[in-house]
Amino acid sequence: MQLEKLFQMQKALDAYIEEMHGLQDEDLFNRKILALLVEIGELANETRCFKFWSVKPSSAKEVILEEFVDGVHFILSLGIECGFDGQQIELNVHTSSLDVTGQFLRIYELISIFQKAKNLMSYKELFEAYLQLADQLGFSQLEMEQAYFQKNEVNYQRQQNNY
Ligand SMILES: O=c1ccn([C@H]2C[C@H](O)[C@@H](COP(=O)(O)O)O2)c(=O)[nH]1
Repeated sequence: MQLEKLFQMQKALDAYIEEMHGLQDEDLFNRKILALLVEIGELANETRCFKFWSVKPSSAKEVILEEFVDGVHFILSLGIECGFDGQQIELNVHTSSLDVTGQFLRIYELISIFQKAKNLMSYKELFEAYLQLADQLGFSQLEMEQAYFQKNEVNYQRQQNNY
């Protein structure tokens, strides 16, 4: 993934949103952590991976991908809050040994660890785990990037439309 480009785009979007809402001087870290947890819940809901009581299939791939990149937005945004966007970050994504449900739970755990530690190592582990999930859900790097670009644009439009 072109991390530098994604960080740049996210930084511009975040600055725009903060200015629109007069939040330049606020600490948004905890709200962004909660936003990420919620987005990941929405993503899990679309995959239906945990719904052992239901026979309905998961949502369409594009729907799941859009939810997935909402999470990418908040992960990038949290990295920017911590000043990691200026650092050299190399993400190593190996195949997960967990099933999709286990991977979601691992990501929740890593968010909690990162929330407390706020360091680059815990951030990198969280980001890598999220990209492992992308692999499990069948998304290529290119698909993720393109979906991110699209949603980033939609987020600007929403701000202009009093979202
Ligand atoms: O500071 C912010 C706040 C929100 N978003 C984006 C991330 C998601 O793509 C979207 C969340 O929108 P809803 O969950 O309200 O649909 O907003 C950001 O990128 N930065």
